[in-house]
Amino acid sequence: MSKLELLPAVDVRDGQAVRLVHGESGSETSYGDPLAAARAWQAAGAEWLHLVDLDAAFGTGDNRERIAEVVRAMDIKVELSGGIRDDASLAAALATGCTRVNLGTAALESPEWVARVIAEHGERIAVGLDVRGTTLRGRGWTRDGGDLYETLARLDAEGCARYVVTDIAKDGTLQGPNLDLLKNVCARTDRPVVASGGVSSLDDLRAIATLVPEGVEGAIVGKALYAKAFTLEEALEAVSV
Ligand SMILES: O=C(O)c1ccccc1NCC(=O)[C@H](O)[C@H](O)COP(=O)(O)O
Repeated sequence: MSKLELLPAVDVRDGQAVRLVHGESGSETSYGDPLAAARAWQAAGAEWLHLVDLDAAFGTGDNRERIAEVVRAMDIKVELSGGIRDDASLAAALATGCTRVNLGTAALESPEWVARVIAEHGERIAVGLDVRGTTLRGRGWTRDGGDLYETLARLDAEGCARYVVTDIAKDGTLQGPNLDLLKNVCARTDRPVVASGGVSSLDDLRAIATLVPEGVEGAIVGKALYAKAFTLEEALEAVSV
């Protein structure tokens, strides 16, 4: 059985590393320089970084230069998310040298474009399935975007390589992950799933790790690390079996 991958998160708003609650604009707590945060996770042993341009996701500008600087400084794999919705933003994201990008809104609003870029870029494209209940949310999680399972079936048929699944009700709340949601998604697809939102403890990570045989490949951890609920070293140790 392979081990659960951990992806510490660096979400960037107005040039700063921040955490949001439920992904809501205006709920930011600032944690300073994103490059310093990314370097700290890399030094602690991370093999992946989950890097989000929140301004691009919300349509309030972008942090492209800052994001590219962070990716350049990393020796580890980077998953890049936020506002990647057309050829220009996709080209800019891929040109940073990130390992893969995570598409959200585009998968809901531009299905033909997404099918094309999945065919062109394969493993470098993941799709973020950000849900409230089983309703997908786009545009920085502010607008409804259709049914989770219908969209999953469509993306599977188009050859999507993996999904990043977020329960928005849990995100940034330290209330624990939505394990039922993860199990239900894994039951409907044979593609790997990255769990996101709500991790609060090492036990949460161990619980997600029990779903590796069902198809959960990784877990994104944000708030818990910034709130010092545990260290990244402890988290990596907890899922190392
Ligand atoms: O990823 C996005 O595109 C995004 C858009 C709008 C709001 C939030 C967004 N991402 C947030 C994250 O990916 C979090 O870093 C991640 O879910 C970690 O959550 P938590 O461990 O609960 O802090």
